[in-house]
Formats: sequence, structure tokens, C-alpha cells
Amino acid sequence: MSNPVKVNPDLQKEREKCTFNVIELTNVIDGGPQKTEERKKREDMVFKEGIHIDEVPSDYLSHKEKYELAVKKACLLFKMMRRLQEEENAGMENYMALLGGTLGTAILGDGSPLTLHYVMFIPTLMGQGTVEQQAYWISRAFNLNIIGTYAQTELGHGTFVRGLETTATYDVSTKEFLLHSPTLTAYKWWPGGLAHTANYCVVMAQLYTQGECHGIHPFIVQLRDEETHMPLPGIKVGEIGAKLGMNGTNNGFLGFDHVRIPREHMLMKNSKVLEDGTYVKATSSKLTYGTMMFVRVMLVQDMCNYMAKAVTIATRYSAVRRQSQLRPDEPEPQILDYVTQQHKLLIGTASVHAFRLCASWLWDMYNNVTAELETGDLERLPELHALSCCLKAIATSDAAACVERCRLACGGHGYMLASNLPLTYGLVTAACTYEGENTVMLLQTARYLVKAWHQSGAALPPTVAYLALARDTRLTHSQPWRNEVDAIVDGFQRIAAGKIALCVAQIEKREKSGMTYEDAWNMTSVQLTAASEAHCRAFILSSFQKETEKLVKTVSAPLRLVLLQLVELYAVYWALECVGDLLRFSSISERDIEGLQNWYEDLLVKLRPNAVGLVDSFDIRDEILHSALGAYDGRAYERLMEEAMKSPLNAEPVNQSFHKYLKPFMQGKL
Ligand SMILES: CCCCCCCCCCCCCCCCCCCCCC(=O)SCCNC(=O)CCNC(=O)[C@H](O)C(C)(C)COP(=O)(O)OP(=O)(O)OC[C@H]1O[C@@H](n2cnc3c(N)ncnc32)[C@H](O)[C@@H]1OP(=O)(O)O
Ligand SMILES: Cc1cc2nc3c(=O)[nH]c(=O)nc-3n(C[C@H](O)[C@H](O)[C@H](O)COP(=O)(O)OP(=O)(O)OC[C@H]3O[C@@H](n4cnc5c(N)ncnc54)[C@H](O)[C@@H]3O)c2cc1C
Repeated sequence: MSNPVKVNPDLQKEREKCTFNVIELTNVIDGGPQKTEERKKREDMVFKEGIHIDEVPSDYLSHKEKYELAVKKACLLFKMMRRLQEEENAGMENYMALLGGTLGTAILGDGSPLTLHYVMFIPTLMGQGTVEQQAYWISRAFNLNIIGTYAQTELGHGTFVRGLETTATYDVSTKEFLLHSPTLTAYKWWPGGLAHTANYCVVMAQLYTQGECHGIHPFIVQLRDEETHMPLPGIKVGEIGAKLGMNGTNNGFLGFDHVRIPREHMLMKNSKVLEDGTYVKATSSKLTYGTMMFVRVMLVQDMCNYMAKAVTIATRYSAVRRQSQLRPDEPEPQILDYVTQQHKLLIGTASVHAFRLCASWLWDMYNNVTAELETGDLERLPELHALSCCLKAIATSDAAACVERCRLACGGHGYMLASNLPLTYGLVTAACTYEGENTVMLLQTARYLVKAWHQSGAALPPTVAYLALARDTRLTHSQPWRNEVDAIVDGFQRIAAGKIALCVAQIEKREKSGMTYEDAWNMTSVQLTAASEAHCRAFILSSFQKETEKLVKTVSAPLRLVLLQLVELYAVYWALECVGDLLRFSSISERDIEGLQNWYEDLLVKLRPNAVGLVDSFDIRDEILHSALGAYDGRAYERLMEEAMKSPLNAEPVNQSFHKYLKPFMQGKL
């Protein structure tokens, strides 16, 4: 971390009072000193290229210019990556390392038109293509000889994948599929990079062969001529328009008018259509949903990157900003001294650690289950699906709440685009919808939980094993409450189990009163999402605690203390947020709640001196933070003024609209 000459003195003092070694924590976060060094080298290399430098801040560009800049940056970045690949023979892992961390969030800016190529097109080729198909397509895609995207969502359907309308009908006479959009609502709508960037794409379409529909399957379709980039005959493609955020991603629409593709362009690792039109079924129809699961798993880590950025910006700014009066006759305090401010920010820091550990746990599970799937073992797929759905939902919604809280914590200056908090919010809130809308994701997990509830105890998979214990109602309120992290984890498991039990009972009651199962489910769905959230919170809390306990065995005593305080803070924060549920489902009392509140306030006091050290340890460079408020040197006011001077309106003292409109209007001549 470079230490510029002039650092704001308040920020400097914060750093001096930090009780642990910031670099030690950075190493822990990166996975070891070696990894920190590698990351820093990658960052140096990228920033030396100057790809991140904008002549004019992109906020002042038009929609079209923003797209053109995003394409330019993506090309420069990949030129560099190609060079790297040649020099160091680096593979996909290197791409992930480069773009998967906070560095990725800086280079991609307000989204990139090539993200979908890497995040979904290539993974779909890898996960859904046969060995021959992979050999043919992956190297072309990896070298960017072709650019692809993932076209699933349609104007009429996003969530309900089974309801997609695009058809792929096999014509045995020519051994081709006919891609067609029978209605306006069948138009593909949303895919990133689809509008003007991709020349190929994976299309999810209803497969028809021998007169029968077999559900949705993936097909590779060429969209544009490889030389002229003109859309091919029968392809209607364009951009869907300006959005709340992600305006660099070039989201598009796509319609087909009887477009023919060779039979070999159906990705056939799982299901197949033979030359004579015979359909061969996959071991599970849900394997087609594999890419979505991959991205959901990746998103949990991605959300940590955004939360870490937001909380770094808001915490440093809170150390620099002085406002109001805390004690009479004393100077205005740093806003970080207000306990309400600590309450807003420290939970953000703790959340980064909690989700980081869960993301890593989930990534390992994903890799293990994927390896099992390769051998035909599908046993753990439902558990992984249930966990990735609820973690995707809670990570994205917590991240959106965290970024918004950080923005509000910066007062008016947080509202400035120069703070980088609004753009970050735009990126994060999009993730609440894409890759499975959050309510829908929670209901998928609830479906699994209800099933698990009906299973016998011995057969329960590890992440729901606690249900067996909690199902024994005699235990529910028998144990006295203790104000300890263990008790809070146990309390959350009881909340989850209690809510699932109530949902199951409600559904049964409603069915007995004559409702169909589906209607009873729908009537109970508000409670089902709450049960699912509680299950997820129990999982996050228990993983955060267990993984941190393992981790602290290898760190110095001062750092151990701080990391354990973060676990406590996270646990007590959520216990207080869910105090009604704890009263309902655990043995907690009013007195215990007072104790919890005191414990929480004590933790804020203990963590306050380390607030800046903790965000410094995320080691996010200024180029990545891209914020006038959050830079390492704390020169927030100077930077705000410098950014204001970049406004095109400040290029001239009088704007032409004065002479054209204001003056005539003021003089009654307009
Ligand atoms: C220069 C740059 C370079 C960059 C390089 C960067 C490199 C690295 C940097 C990267 C950082 C990251 C950045 C990210 C950026 C992202 C960008 C944006 C991406 C956004 C993409 C999208 O937005 S893309 C569309 C996603 N669109 C959905 O997400 C639809 C949701 N909708 C469903 O997903 C289904 O529709 C839904 C509801 C399950 C029902 O499906 P359904 O109706 O068929 O199923 P049912 O409900 O009937 O369930 C029937 C049984 O299937 C089971 N099951 C269901 N799904 C299953 C599954 N997946 N696996 C196993 N089992 C599954 C279920 O558990 C039941 O099991 P059981 O019967 O045993 O109970
Ligand atoms: C920025 C962005 C990028 C995207 N990129 C891509 C891409 O690259 N490729 C791609 O294919 N798609 C992409 N999408 C589309 C995205 O995957 C869908 O928007 C998402 O899956 C939600 O579907 P929907 O828009 O149809 O919402 P809807 O399903 O219409 O949701 C609307 C409301 O209905 C509720 N609802 C729907 N079904 C249920 C249910 N069963 N039970 C209870 N409530 C329900 C939802 O909770 C929500 O409140 C992108 C979307 C965004 C915003």
C-alpha cells in the first residue's frame, strides 16, 4: 500500500491507534503473503497500462459514448490478457484472478459488454458441450475470435424458465434446427453484450423433435457476420435501452425468423438429439441450469468486493468528516465517533468477512459437487442448489442494503457520483434481480427445506442437519439462553426450524380445508421466504463462526482478538435485528435482550479504534475505489472540488442557455 506524502491528520491518527497489523490481515484475506504479492503485481500491471484512466469522466458521456468506451476498455484489457497468456501461459484461473476480485470491479466500471462472454458463454460451453464441441468452440471463444453471450430471458419470461417461448425444431431432412420466435414476448431480452457486441450466443430454447417438446435446451447460434458484424438473415437484434445502472453492459434483444443451425450446434453433453431425430434424455433435466448455478456461486464473492469498496469509502470519509457537537465546548467530532455511525459501518466490515468465508465454502462445495456430477452422482445437487439460491439472495440483498447505508452515512457527498457509491449501488441492486430474482430464489430454498423437514433425521444432508435436532419440540425452549455466539447460532437454527415447522403445518391445514397444494403454498409463501432467510442467516452465522475459529489458530494474538470481535458483532447485530423471532422461537428473555444490546454497544466501543485499520486491510487501491471520499490520503474536500471542476459546465463561465433562454425569459422577451 503506497502511503502518499500528505495524509489527512485525522486519518493518520486512526492508523496510528490500530491495534493489529493491517498487512497481516490483508494476507489472511488474500490467502497468504504470496497471494497478496501476486495480487499487487497484477494490479500494478493493469494500472500501468492506464486502461482505467478516462479523459472525460464517463458520467458526462452520452449513452452511445459510454458503450464505445466500454468496448475500447474491454479490448485493451483483453489485449493485455492475451499477452499475459502468451508470456506466462496463464489459463482461465488467471482471468478469474484478474477480474474476479475488487480489481475486476474497477476495470469493468459500469459493467462491460464482454462480461457475459466470460461469465456465462464460456462456462456454458464448458458445462454443456460434449468433448468435441468444447474442442471446437472453447479455444475460439477463449481467444476472443468469437464473442458470445447467454440468451435465456425473454420479454415475456425471466423467472419461469420452463415458460420460454423460443423454439428450436429439428428438421430431420436437413439435419438442422430451426430457431424461431413465435411471438413478441418470445424475443430474448436482457442478455449482456447481445445488442452490438456478441456475434454468437447460447440460446435457451424449447426443443421440438419428432413432433414432441422436450423442454429448454442450449443451442449455439451465430448472430452476426464475422467480418462485417452485420446481423445475419432472420436475426433481429438491438439494444434494450438505458437502465438504472450497468449501462456499459450492452444488454440486448433478439428475435429469430426461422433461422437454421446445424444439429451439432445443440450443446449435447447432457441431452442429445440423434441424426434421425431421436431424443436422448439427460440424467437430470436440471443439468441444463448449471451455468445459472455457477454464476450464483460466483456472485456471493462478487458482492463481498462491492461491500468492501463501499465500507472502505464510507469509513475513511467518516474519519475525515467532522460535524455537529458531541460534548459542549469541544471541537466538532469526527462523525465516526457517533455510535450510530459505527452501527452503520462496522456491520458492513463484519459482513465482508462473513460473506467472504461463506463464498469460499460455497465455491469448494460447488467444485466438489460438480466433480461428483461428472461421475453421474447427483446426490448433493439439491443441497447445493438450495444453498446457492438462498446465499445468492441474501448476499445480494445485504450488499445492496450495505452500499445504500454507506451512501447515506456519507450525507450529501455520498449522493455525488464522484463518491462512487451511486454507481456501486446500481451494480449491486441489479444482482438482486438477475441470475434468479431474490424472492424466487428464497422460495426455491424453501421448497428444499420443506422436503427436508419431512425426511427422517438420519438422512438429512449437513447444511440442514440441525432440523433434526430442532424438530424435537421438547428441546425448543428447554435450554436457558446464554449471551454467547454459540447460543445465537443455535437461536437462528431454532428460528429457521420453527418457521419451517409452521409453514409445513400451515400448508397441511390449508390443504385439509380444501386448498390445492399449490394454492396452500402460495398462501404460505410470505412465511416460506422468511423461513428460507432464517435458514440462510443460520448458515452464514455458523459458517462465519466455525471458519473464523479455524482461521484464528494461525494468526497473531491482536488480530485474533479483532477477528473474534467481528464474529461477535455480526452475530449480535443479527440477533438484535431478529429479536422478535428469537423471543418467539428460543428461550431468550427481556433481560437477555438488554444484555445483548449492551454487548453490542461494548463491541462498537472495542472495534471503533480499528475501524480504519479494518478497511485498510481490504487493501483496495485508490484506482479501484474510484472515489473522491474514500481515497487512502483522506483528501476528500480537495478531491470533491477537483471532480467538480471536471464538470463540462465549468469549462465556461457563462453557458449559452443564458443568452438563448434565461436572459430573454427574465426580460419578458421569451
Ligand atoms: C471485460 C469483462 C470480462 C469479464 C470477466 C469476468 C470474470 C470473473 C468475474 C465474475 C464476477 C461475477 C460477476 C457476475 C456478473 C453477472 C452479470 C449478469 C448476469 C446475469 C445473467 C442472467 O440473469 S441469466 C438468466 C438467469 N435466469 C434465472 O436465473 C432464472 C431463474 N429461474 C430458474 O432458475 C428456474 O426457473 C427456477 C425458478 C429454479 C424454477 O425452475 P423449474 O420450474 O424448472 O423448477 P421447479 O421449481 O419446478 O423445481 C423442479 C426441481 O428442480 C430443482 N431445481 C431447480 N433449479 C435447479 C438447479 N439450478 N439445479 C438443481 N436443481 C434445480 C428444484 O429444486 C426442484 O427439485 P425437486 O423437484 O426435487 O423439489
Ligand atoms: C442487469 C440485468 C442483466 C441481465 N442479464 C441477463 C443475461 O445476460 N441473460 C439473460 O438471459 N437474462 C438476463 N437478465 C434477466 C434476469 O435474469 C431476469 O430479469 C430475472 O431472472 C428475473 O426475471 P423477470 O425479469 O422475468 O422477473 P419476474 O419473474 O417477472 O419478476 C417480477 C416479480 O414477480 C415475482 N415472481 C415471479 N415469479 C414468482 C414466483 N414463482 N413466486 C413468487 N413471486 C414470483 C418476483 O418475485 C418479482 O417480484 C438480466 C437482468 C438484469 C436486471
